[in-house]
Amino acid sequence: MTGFGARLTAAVGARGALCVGIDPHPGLLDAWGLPLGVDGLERFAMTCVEALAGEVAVLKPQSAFFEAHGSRGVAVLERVIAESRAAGALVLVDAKRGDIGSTMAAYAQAYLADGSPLAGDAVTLSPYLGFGSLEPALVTAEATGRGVFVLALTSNPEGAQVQRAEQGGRSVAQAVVDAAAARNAGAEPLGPVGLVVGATLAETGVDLTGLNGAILAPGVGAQGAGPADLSRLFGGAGVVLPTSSRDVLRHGPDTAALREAALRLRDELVA
Ligand SMILES: O=C(O)c1cc(=O)[nH]c(=O)n1[C@@H]1O[C@H](COP(=O)(O)O)[C@@H](O)[C@H]1O
Repeated sequence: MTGFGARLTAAVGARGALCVGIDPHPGLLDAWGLPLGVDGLERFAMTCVEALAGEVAVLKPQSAFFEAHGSRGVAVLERVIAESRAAGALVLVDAKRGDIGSTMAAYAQAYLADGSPLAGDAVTLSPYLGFGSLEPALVTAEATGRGVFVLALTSNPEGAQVQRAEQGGRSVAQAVVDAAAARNAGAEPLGPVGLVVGATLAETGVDLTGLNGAILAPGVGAQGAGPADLSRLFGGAGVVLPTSSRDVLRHGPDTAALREAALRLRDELVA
């Protein structure tokens, strides 16, 4: 079985370092001329899959926008996961789960176990019930060749209140980085535990050099971050995966325009 670190490295090598978020905001459905119900959601999401899944390394459906439509919305998310993977993209399900260990085992089953319809290639996790509470997800990811992206420093300004707090001279974010690094130690070419570090930050204030895992960098485009921020924050760091949602999605519903917007962004970021 090929681990997530190797699969992500291969995907980025073949398709370039870009993740596009599938965030079906009601405002975007409206701008695309779609009805605001589950039919509009499905047409929006499947247009994204058709335009992007054959081209970009990683697609990141934002679970909240699917859950907002109840079980029929979740069924659309399942279809997005299956069809994106079939077209060759890795799927990072953005669900930001985190709970006590015994409940975390059920989330691990949902998002990381073979055969689950909600399992893509990776899932976003919140470590704020303690990094150790994520253990069932880490074990399942390792066993199934999947990955996790753990929130370290989020792109929103409110995150600093918790993430920059210090404990024994070390920030909470640095403790998350260190726990992820310990988990990834020795893995080749990269371990399965990635981190989320916002591209919008003035500075990271953490040492990422020993991570040996991927960094997902949200905030590109709609939240104001651009290529210069990525090199400023992460220059020299290993595999950095910038992610953008609204700034790409606003180019739909035309599939060619949507695809071109994603590829243009990818090329700008590489340059
Ligand atoms: O985990 C994430 O993807 C994430 C972490 C973070 O710190 N900030 C952040 O914006 N995100 C997600 O990334 C997407 C950003 O969307 P845009 O601002 O439209 O590019 C949303 O789905 C957010 O939930």
